Amino acid sequence: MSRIYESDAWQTLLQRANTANPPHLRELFAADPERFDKMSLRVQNILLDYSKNLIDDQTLNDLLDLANEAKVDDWRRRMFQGDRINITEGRAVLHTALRNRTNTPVYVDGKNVMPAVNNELARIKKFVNQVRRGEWRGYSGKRITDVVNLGIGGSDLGPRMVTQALKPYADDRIRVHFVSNVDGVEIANTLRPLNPERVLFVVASKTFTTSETMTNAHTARNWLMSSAFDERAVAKHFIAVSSNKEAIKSFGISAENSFQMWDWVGGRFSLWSAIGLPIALYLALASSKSY
Ligand SMILES: O=P(O)(O)OC[C@H]1O[C@H](O)[C@H](O)[C@@H](O)[C@@H]1O
Repeated sequence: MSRIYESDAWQTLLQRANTANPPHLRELFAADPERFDKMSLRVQNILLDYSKNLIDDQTLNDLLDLANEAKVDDWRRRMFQGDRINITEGRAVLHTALRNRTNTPVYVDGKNVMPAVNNELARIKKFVNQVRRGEWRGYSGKRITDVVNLGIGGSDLGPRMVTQALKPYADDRIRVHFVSNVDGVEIANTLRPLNPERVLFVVASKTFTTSETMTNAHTARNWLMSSAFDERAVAKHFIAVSSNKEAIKSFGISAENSFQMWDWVGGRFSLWSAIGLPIALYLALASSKSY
């Protein structure tokens, strides 16, 4: 089998989807009082309820056949062992290492990555605590009250979504803003009400070359300079989340103010990595076990 849609299991599902006259969900529930129990899973506080999909036992079996034909088990095993299963980028897909709080070793090219992951999480925690406790101060000695994340795509959407969703759990100590649009109106409107002495910019870019993000980062830097008049202020107001150490340095951000994005995670969507820093700053999770 070369393509999944050429497999027998796919064709079986397709036929059922095309020919079956789908029943109403009410009928499916009436026909099987156990439906919810059978088609839901609960893990701690997370409930996965798939009973409200238009599927019956037969469709579920067909879907499992499809998973078998696609060798999902094997791919999952290869994912956990750090194989380069992201074939377009030639990378491992180890978001699981970032969520691994058990410390079981996770290997990439024969090297256990957990010590590096834990070290970076400890740096993030320390940094977040410093900012939230007011130990980290702006160039004029004032506390940070606003965090502005400058990033786009995967370096923006995850933390933006989580901070929005968990807003009720945030306190007022730190506000968080997200700027991704290259149209200067967005950054201008975001910065207008803010006090440069109290703003921390998080420049989030795996490559540190993305035009939108770098344009906004330079705008932010100029905005800070028009108030601070001293290049040393950059160190107090800019941190980087990236894997491009050279570019971070040329922008003027020191290594100690940079947090690592990993080469063995394709894309940026792992909120458990440094990309989730604005979440930790906003929600104060860094000091709790849930981080
Ligand atoms: O993190 P960066 O290197 O700045 O990339 C940010 C984004 O750039 C582009 O929009 C890509 O299509 C996205 O996949 C990526 O997430």
